[in-house]
Amino acid sequence: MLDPIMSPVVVALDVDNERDCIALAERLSPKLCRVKVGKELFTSCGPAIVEKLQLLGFEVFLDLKFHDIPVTTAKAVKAAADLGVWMVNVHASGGIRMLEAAKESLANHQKAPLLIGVTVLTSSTQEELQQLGINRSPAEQVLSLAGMVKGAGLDGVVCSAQEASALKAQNGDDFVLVTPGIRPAGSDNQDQRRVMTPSEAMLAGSHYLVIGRPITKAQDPIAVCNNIIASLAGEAGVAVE
Ligand SMILES: O=c1ccn([C@@H]2O[C@H](COP(=O)(O)O)[C@@H](O)[C@H]2O)c(=O)[nH]1
Repeated sequence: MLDPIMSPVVVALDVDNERDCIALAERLSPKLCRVKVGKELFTSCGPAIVEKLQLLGFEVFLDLKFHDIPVTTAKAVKAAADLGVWMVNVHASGGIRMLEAAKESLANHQKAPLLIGVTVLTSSTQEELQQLGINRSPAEQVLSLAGMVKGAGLDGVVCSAQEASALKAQNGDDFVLVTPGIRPAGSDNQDQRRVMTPSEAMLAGSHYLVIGRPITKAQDPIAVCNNIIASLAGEAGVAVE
């Protein structure tokens, strides 16, 4: 119901130049995954990279995590929508007025992207939240921010898959859960802290799995991507295509 293509995989194209980005994208298939353009790629290549990926047939998640005063955030979200992206996000901690302004900016858009609120970064730990003056567990903070995101009318949240089942219980099946911090069994967590395997994440209720380095830094990125998708069919009952 959420998906014109069945695959939940969104590959994070975290590279710093068009050549590497397109070389990677040309080896992936828009039938098997979507792609994510984040701060590194967008800052290096600009909005043109979004169009180039769309011309290859990919739906694009523009992961710029807007966080600013309401009017600036709203205008940035509208500019992202005008690029024709499939999904765009803002930081939930920008507050309710910022979230409502972002939502309102898409009100008259013909084909509005999914608008998603970033809760607590998947690299963050309880200790780091405490250092920011937040005396809650990551899960408690995620649930609290998600309630605000839903109240402002956004489509869902970025969270860790570790919070997915609680979020699903809190917000229902249609509230979109986008989960980075995905690590196939045995792979390095790198700077991620709240992680799950692809199958665990799907079983916990994730809708979309954002996966970067385990695919993009692999010797054979396409084989890893295909193996992840095959593992979802085998272990989590998610059939792609
Ligand atoms: O909480 C968040 C929000 C966004 N990200 C982004 O997802 C990818 C993850 O890449 P990996 O290489 O698989 O770690 C990356 O682009 C982040 O900017 C996130 O990780 N956590």
